[in-house]
Amino acid sequence: ERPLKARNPPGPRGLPIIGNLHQLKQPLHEYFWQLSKKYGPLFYMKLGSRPVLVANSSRMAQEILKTQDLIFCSRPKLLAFKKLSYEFFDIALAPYGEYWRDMRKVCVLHLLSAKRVHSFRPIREDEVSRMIQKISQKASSFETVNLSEMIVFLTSTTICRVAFGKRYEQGSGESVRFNHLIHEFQAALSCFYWTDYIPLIGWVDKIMGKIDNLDKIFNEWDMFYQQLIDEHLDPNRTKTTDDDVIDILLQLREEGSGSSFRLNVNHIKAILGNVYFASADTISTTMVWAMTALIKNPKAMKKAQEEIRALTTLREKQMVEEEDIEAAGLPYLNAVIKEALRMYTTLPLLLPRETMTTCTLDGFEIPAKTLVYMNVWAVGNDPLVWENPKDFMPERFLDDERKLSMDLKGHDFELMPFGVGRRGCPGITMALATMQLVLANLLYLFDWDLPNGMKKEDVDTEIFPGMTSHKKNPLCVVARKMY
Ligand code: HEM
Repeated sequence: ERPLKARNPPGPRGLPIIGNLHQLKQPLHEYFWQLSKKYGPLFYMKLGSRPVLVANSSRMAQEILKTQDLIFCSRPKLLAFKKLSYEFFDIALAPYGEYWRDMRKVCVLHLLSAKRVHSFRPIREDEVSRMIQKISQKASSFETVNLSEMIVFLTSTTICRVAFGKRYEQGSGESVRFNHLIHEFQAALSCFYWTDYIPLIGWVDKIMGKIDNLDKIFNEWDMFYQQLIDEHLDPNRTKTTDDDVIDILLQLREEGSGSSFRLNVNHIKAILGNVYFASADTISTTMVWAMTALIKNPKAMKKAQEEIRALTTLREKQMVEEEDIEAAGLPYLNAVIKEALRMYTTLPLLLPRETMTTCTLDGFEIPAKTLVYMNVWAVGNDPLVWENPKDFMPERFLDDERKLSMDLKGHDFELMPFGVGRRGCPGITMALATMQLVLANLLYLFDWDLPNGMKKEDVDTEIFPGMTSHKKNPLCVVARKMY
């Protein structure tokens, strides 16, 4: 028997065949938030023939990510996702099932554990120290620093060393090739494919050359990964650091890890893709937003700097090390990171989810295989949840008893930048270790000014459209060295 309200949730009226496709506006999370003011926290639309549910409130987040997590824990099988993940051999894009469960367990245990993250500490510190040198040089000649570029380079290089055991020198042939590959991968992932929404006219993708392009990018990446794996298998290879991710995965392949599958080269390649793409982009984007917010809010900048500069362990040191951060805790810096993630939310709609079966949510019937966007940005900016949500106030996490205990794992369903539940981000430890170290050093060693009489109000917060909320224009600042 159907429950009383068992029907689709409300939503904007669409057209035959294309549904609401023509109405979408970027940035998507802001557009969805506007729609939710008209249709309520849960609304429904059709993108072509694909049913789509958008949730915009803390209460709906709790239902989707906790109470009914087992129903909302799959991922849509989108064309580019499938191709670039080696037909879902990865973790992030694989549909829910035994393979995903086992693979996630293996990676959490062997690649992303606190112990493993700690083992990569020398790489992080070395890269930060190189970045400090570059900024210091610019500071001594009063040159403007493109901080976005610095941060993106540092993050990418750190992850390459952790994952592939490789350091691509800036401007080298290898680095140019690698950046080109990344750019192509990201463009292919965010490209629109008719196959995903109106399968009947999927042939248009073929005619437009999109399928060939996807194949080309896949093959280039496959060759890139294969070359790295071959290098790691070479018995004459001289190892300079601890095991990198490829070493660890090759060892697991030898040992025959995983209960529902035997790790092979394609699994390894799919996981490498996840490690790079799930981390480099998200970590750098979050740090750029945190620095942007601090530069626009000098009082918060001053407080964050004072907290770090008061550390007695730093006397005689050239830079902040991870042990200093561990010892001090740095509550204000952590509040800055939380506040940046609340306001700018790197993945505002998480990664798309898909329902496993038909279910009832808030009295509405939701069909199986509905694509679900959980708008965590909307929750983080909801005036019913957060006082003055448009103000950057790290203090909100320190003054309020309840918010003080709020971590980034989303237990309260008010701050969920890493998602929650089964599909929640398994890389939080790695992300926080990197962000704390980099930001602590930028704040400890330098004061930051705006170039050419620019005012703090002139620093824009425009977003570049895509799954990740990148800052559209680079953050350009002038550094003054303090020590
Ligand atoms: C600031 C940095 C990061 C942010 C904001 C972030 C955020 C997220 C979010 C929102 C999701 C989707 C969660 C969901 O659907 O509920 C996710 C998934 C994931 N993240 Fe992260 N992440 C970050 C860094 C990392 C790092 C460093 C790694 C390490 C490799 C990582 C690996 C993954 C993986 C593998 C998934 C897929 C999980 C699954 O589908 O089971 N992330 N992340």
